[in-house]
Amino acid sequence: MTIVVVEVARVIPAAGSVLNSPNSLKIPLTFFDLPWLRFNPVKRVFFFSPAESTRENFHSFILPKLKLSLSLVLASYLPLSGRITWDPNDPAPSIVVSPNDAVSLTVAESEADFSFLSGYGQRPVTELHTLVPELTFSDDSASVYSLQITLFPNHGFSIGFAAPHAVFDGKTATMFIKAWAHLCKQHLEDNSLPENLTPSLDRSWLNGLTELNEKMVEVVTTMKGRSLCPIPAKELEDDVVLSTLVLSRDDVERLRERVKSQYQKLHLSTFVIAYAYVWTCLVKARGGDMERYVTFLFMGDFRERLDPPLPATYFGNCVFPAGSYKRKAAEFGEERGFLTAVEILCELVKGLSSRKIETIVEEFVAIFSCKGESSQFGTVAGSTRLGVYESDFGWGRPVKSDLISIEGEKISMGERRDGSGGVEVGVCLKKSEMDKIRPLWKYYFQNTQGLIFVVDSNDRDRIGEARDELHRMLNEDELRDAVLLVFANKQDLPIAMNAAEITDKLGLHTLRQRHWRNEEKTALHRDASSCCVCVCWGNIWMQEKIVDIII
Ligand SMILES: CC(C)(COP(=O)(O)OP(=O)(O)OC[C@H]1O[C@@H](n2cnc3c(N)ncnc32)[C@H](O)[C@@H]1OP(=O)(O)O)[C@@H](O)C(=O)NCCC(=O)NCCSC(=O)CC(=O)O
Repeated sequence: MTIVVVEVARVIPAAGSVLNSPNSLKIPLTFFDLPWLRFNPVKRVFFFSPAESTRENFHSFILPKLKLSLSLVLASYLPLSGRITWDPNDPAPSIVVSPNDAVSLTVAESEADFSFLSGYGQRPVTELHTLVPELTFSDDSASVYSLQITLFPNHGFSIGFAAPHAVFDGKTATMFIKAWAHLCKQHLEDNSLPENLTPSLDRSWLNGLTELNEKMVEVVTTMKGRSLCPIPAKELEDDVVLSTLVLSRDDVERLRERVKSQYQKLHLSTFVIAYAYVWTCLVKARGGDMERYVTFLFMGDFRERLDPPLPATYFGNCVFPAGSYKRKAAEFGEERGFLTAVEILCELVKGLSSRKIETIVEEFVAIFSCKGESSQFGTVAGSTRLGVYESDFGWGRPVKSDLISIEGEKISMGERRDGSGGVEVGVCLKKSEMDKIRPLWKYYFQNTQGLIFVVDSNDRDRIGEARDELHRMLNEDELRDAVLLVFANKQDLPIAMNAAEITDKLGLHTLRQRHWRNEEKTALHRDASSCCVCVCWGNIWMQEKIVDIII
């Protein structure tokens, strides 16, 4: 993928912030933030598709507006323009903001396929990473936040950010993007942020918790010394792909019904159902020795769970881990594996509210110590309640958002874009492993998983090629369930090769067939002698989705 950096700008918080004084702002990291020093930066990308994304419109209108509103919003989110530093005289690192500190904003242009990268299919993760900037780290100083805006001429643009997880959790990260979008959309007429997007930087709740902070510093320094550099990540490999799997509200409901017949009393949230399902798919797909140890955990937002609670707008990390450590893979790989995972997760979610804050240190110690001993280590980034698709900068909601700092069994979760319930799950695996997930994911669909053949009625050889392709991609079960969509040509004439004939030629005579005769939907389709055939498999909702995407 060709990406050209056009500019690296420094965006300074607008006048009016406390830093118009010569003083620095210093915010110590708390025991909620400190354990994350070990982990790699959080990276997320949002894709937007304004009606007009020409170079000219982008550079003369969109980009200046984004920059100006960024400067304005940073005045309320000052820590993001600072650095994490660890002064030799300080027991713990702090975020320090000094006058003239700024957020680095890279502006780039890409020739990559916008609709592919912003889709749901298997996308090379190395390509997605080019849309997000790098952060600078040293032992005693680390950048807090970096942004990249990438134009895909005539298609749209993306906004990618990178930040050390020690700076904030998903709640604050999303709140910032929403606040920025809010100011940008206001046409910069009103610079004030609504209460729910104004961060609370108050750290007075920490009074009396110094000992807990010290313990967490000790755990972190024992592990990696007094360094702000994360433990180095594995090099990104070219064959690693990121896919977004979708469970619709109906899918979740079907899975819920399966559990309900066994356990009427469990609290079966979308999160529990989806995580249990994905987790069992991941364990089954890996296979191998089922006596091996596996671990899975998640983070609970603790703002409301603290006593007294913190404001919903609290800036920073306020997530508490809950996990099930060193289980046998067989527990999840067997027939009732899904039910077992649901049971465990329900208990963990229920138990979160009564967790004593002091136990956070031992929970992280358990996580760190069993990481090396677990053959699979499941975690969830993001959440089904962050509302990432609510960030409208004035050019419509994002067409897609992906957390790209996930890999292996670390998955991401988010609401579905269309707000229709259910969940989007990001999974990032080697392609060969991803292909093993596919048959396990009963409701698993991606736009790229549909096969699209443009069949010229005069060129029957294409039919043979299509058949071979289909047999390569689908296993027997999928072939049986597959649905053939035939797009009629523009005039909606009886197509030269009708659906039955194509089905027959493809050797897929058991397929169900659907015809699309909507003039609007077919108008883009080739000429009168061609028709477009899409074969896909799975639930009807996703077929509709595929059709929308193709057309
Ligand atoms: C622990 C949980 C995951 C458990 O979730 P559950 O959905 O099972 O349970 P629950 O009791 O919270 O919610 C029960 C039902 O009420 C709804 N509900 C409850 N509180 C809600 C709220 N404040 N906003 C929206 N919905 C809410 C839930 O959607 C669910 O409905 P329904 O049944 O319809 O689903 C969650 O409570 C939680 O804390 N989520 C936030 C996790 C988080 O912030 N992760 C980010 C980590 S940082 C990170 O990863 C980095 C990054 O993202 O950048």
